Amino acid sequence: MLTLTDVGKRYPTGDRALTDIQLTLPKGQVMALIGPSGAGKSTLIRCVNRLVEPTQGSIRLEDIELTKLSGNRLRHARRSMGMIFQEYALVDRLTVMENVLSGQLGYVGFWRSFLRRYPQDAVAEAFRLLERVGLPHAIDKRADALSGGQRQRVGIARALLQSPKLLLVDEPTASLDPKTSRQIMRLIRELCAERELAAIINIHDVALARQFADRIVGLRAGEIVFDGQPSELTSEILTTIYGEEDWDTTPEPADDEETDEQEKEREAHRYQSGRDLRRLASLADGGVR
Ligand SMILES: Nc1ncnc2c1ncn2[C@@H]1O[C@H](COP(=O)(O)OP(=O)(O)OP(=O)(O)O)[C@@H](O)[C@H]1O
Repeated sequence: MLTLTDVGKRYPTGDRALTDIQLTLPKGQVMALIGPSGAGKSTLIRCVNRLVEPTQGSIRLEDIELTKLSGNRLRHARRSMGMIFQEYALVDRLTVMENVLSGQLGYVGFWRSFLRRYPQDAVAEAFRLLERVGLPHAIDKRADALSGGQRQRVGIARALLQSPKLLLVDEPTASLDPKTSRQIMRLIRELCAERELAAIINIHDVALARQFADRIVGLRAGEIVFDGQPSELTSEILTTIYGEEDWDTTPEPADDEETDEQEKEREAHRYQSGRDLRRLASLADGGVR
């Protein structure tokens, strides 16, 4: 569903960030993009949604050639690509719900978004998504009152609100502790499976990539030097991607299965969501507050 052919990027500074990238991503596949700092991971993700202009090659999303689009057609195509950011990119002074609804930007138009008037079905879907990402109890909280993991859950719900076909995920766990990182990766993986969403996840943590991706692509100096299954990522290949290191002493990640207590807590949150939903029912009238 996403095909990159001969994609290259040279920045105006002369830095060659990508060379001859060939990549085909089928529907529903979760692909981790790994590689050392400066390898071109962010550039690749940003070329796909045209935040960065590729200087060479073709990028097709289904039957649309993305590199040729501009104006309204580009805006329209971008709606089918949800972006999840490292630093969450939430508006701190807005509530969780308002932040999620801002995922409708590009659908409802600037002034309606500015005045915080969203269609009723978008509000209803935002409620559903916040429930799904485990935040029904936090709908009316300000974004700056949330933990890092919760902020990332809001970012995920916001990306999903635009019903994307593809998720572009840039270092989703960079600011999170190891356990929360795994929970966030698990959530992204589950959501991709539920919605048959393809995802490209730029990630530094190789253990997380191995555990949660269907496929791993290794970039080095702007070129793909590995493309295979997590089980094929040997120490030799890691050395090809990152350079010499004693990979075999990398510790196994700790088990973080949910305890009964955590499960009960989640149940309680879910129950409480009914109250939150009623309190916030006025949202459905078209005004967020
Ligand atoms: N805006 C820019 N202008 C000029 N050069 C850039 C720009 N952005 C990135 N580069 C260069 O392009 C190359 C790839 O950078 P990129 O940020 O894509 O790598 P990365 O793999 O995402 O790195 P990191 O893991 O540190 O985020 C680097 O040499 C970088 O210096």
